[in-house]
Amino acid sequence: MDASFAARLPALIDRLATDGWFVCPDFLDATTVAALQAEGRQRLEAGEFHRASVGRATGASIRDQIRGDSVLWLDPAQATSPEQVYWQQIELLRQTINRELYLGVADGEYHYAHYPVGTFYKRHLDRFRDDDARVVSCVCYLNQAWQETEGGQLRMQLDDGREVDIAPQGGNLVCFLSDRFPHEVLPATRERWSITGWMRRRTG
Ligand SMILES: O=C(O)CCC(=O)C(=O)O
Ligand SMILES: [Fe+2]
Repeated sequence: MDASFAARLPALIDRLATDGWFVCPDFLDATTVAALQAEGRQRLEAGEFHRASVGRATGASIRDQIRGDSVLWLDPAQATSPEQVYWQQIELLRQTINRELYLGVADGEYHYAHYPVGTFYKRHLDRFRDDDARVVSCVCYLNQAWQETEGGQLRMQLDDGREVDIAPQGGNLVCFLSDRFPHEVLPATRERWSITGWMRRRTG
């Protein structure tokens, strides 16, 4: 376990309880970030990713106008060593959220996401109309030395209508309540990597 992350947990939990979202710098160390991006790239090149979908009856051209990323779900049973670091950190966070905020987040599902240059994800909410299991959205970026001018921000709309732009800086984690904040991914001049996922409650 990363002791410095454990020490920062209470403040992050406070932010989530008060504001409904937080940004955690250095959720992953630079070595793990580089290893995870390399892992993602290798598996993208091996054809293991698939284009992310946007709904059941939607065709490919409509999908492209909504989102341009490709994804690959993480399998905890097959985790490589950098993936194990990610799982340890995100599980510690999930268990702490569960214990402190009683959100009932019983498990989590996470995928690599790759946005080619120029692609985006239009404004949306992460909770599906027909599936309310997603409680906390978690996005961890895998891009070294991201520059402001490269675009690719996560733009979140807050409760008061204000917008915040968050750069997809390697190692940083953004968490927010899935049903509360409309958000979008702006196009970038550079490919954009992340591990994105959801802490979920049991349903049905
Ligand atoms: O990559 C991001 O910053 C956000 C991704 C997102 O909104 C999603 O996958 O639902
Ligand atoms: Fe989203």
